[in-house]
Amino acid sequence: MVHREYHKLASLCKGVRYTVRQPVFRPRRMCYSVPKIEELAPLGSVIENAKRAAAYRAVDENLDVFSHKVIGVGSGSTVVYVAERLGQYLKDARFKDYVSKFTCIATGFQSQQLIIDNGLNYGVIEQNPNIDIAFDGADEVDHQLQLIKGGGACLFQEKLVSTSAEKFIVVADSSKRSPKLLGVNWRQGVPIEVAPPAYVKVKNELLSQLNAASVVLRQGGKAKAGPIVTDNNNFILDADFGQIENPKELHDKIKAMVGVVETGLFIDNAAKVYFGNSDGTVEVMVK
Ligand SMILES: O=C[C@H](O)[C@H](O)[C@H](O)COP(=O)(O)O
Repeated sequence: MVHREYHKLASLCKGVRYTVRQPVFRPRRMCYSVPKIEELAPLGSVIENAKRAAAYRAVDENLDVFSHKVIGVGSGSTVVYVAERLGQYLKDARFKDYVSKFTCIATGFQSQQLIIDNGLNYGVIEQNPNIDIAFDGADEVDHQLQLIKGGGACLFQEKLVSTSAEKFIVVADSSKRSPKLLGVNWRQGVPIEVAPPAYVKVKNELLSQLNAASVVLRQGGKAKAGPIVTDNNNFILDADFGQIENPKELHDKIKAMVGVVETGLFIDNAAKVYFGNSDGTVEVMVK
């Protein structure tokens, strides 16, 4: 009987000793569930839709909530959605007990904040050297899943985390996919992290020994006068080698220079790349 009918019945029965009880309406308790990708409201921009689709799919298809314990969370604008998705799993009662015991390893200050802001446990790699799975973005991906990373100056810790992970999953929008080689879409050059006193020596060697077309000490622009200083207190050189036929060989030669901390060439590291398209579809590249 609906509410209105109880009132009607009560007034008809005035003077008669009937007791009409008001029904108790209890709102149904809504449990939080990880939102389904196909039911998400679109974001304000197509590129953000693409990044979110790639990141959410990558987490859903690769994270084993019940057995993974140590999770690497990378840097950049795409991995923001990885941390967001992990935070959604944390809120879901079906997964909470497991996700609340995850230890998340950062690749720099930004990623540390992402972990904390999404309510996840932050841990350090020194105490968790074996990472079950790591997620990160990329600046360019070639046809063999070799990567250029470091556009956001986080490459050293990213490489530390990704090479410490049993499985490394890359998330990106489809503009990061090279038709074949590295250096086609990403024209800024290979990011190279160097110890500050060595930057001139390394720059000269990149030009003279490896025939870089240009080598630029990355500047802070409006945000900082002078060069960018990484989370490890180093500088970044961006070295333009044009299209890179053999990224492994190039990486090895750069890495051998005294003063180089790490290169942004990630070789034989990624297991899968999730490319988000502007229509929200996702393509997966597997080695
Ligand atoms: O140093 C930055 C990292 O390598 C990023 O993962 C990379 O630049 C991709 O960033 P985004 O997801 O913002 O394109």
